[in-house]
Amino acid sequence: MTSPIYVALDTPELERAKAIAQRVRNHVGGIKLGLEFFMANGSHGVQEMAAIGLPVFLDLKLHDIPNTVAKAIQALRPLEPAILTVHAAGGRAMLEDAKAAAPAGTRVVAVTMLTSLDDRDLSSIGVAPDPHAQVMRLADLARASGVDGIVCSGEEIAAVRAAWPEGFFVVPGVRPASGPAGDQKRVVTPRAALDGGASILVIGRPITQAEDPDQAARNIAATL
Ligand SMILES: O=c1ccn([C@@H]2O[C@H](COP(=O)(O)O)[C@@H](O)[C@H]2O)c(=O)[nH]1
Repeated sequence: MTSPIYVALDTPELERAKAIAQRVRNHVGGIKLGLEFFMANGSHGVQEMAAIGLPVFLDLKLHDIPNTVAKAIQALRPLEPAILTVHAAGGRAMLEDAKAAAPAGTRVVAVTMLTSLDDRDLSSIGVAPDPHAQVMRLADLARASGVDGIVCSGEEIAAVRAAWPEGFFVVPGVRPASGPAGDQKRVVTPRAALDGGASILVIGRPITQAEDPDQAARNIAATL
């Protein structure tokens, strides 16, 4: 069975990203490249990583007016990522245009509420301090807009899965029991996220910052 783990290679260094991907490749189902990597290495770097042979999740969290997001995604089309992120808060027209602009084989998923935020952060930006309600609202919007799924935390995944059974759900903010949360605020274990209905798990530092990334990925995989 293919592993649900996508390892987040959050580094600007192409060679380091390649080295970690090669070390963990037998224990993960794909690699996630985000802003840090893309800013430093661009499309060329993504192509080099794709040559390793694992599915590529391009986590650029696009959020702009519909025309700008659609044009950005058109520019990314040659990369044919397996998964691409946009922000659900960009609104319905942006989500619809993002999906229309993406290659047929790319899953477009909408970030609902970042896992680094909690109820107090919602208050501070003028949103009702209820992460569950906020995620459900944006999940409804994402579904109605025709994208493939959402990004949410493991705290919401079971409710989201129940409301959208065929959706594709990405869960970051995943930590092995007793691991440091770092800047993540809505955190669950890999097992709990999967039991709740996650389609894939995004795991970065617990693997990439480990003394032995291969063993760390193996240990996490063993809990699933
Ligand atoms: O809500 C979100 C959306 C995306 N991310 C990304 O996932 C990884 C998590 O890395 P860790 O080191 O396991 O914390 C990172 O690339 C984020 O950009 C997220 O954490 N939360």
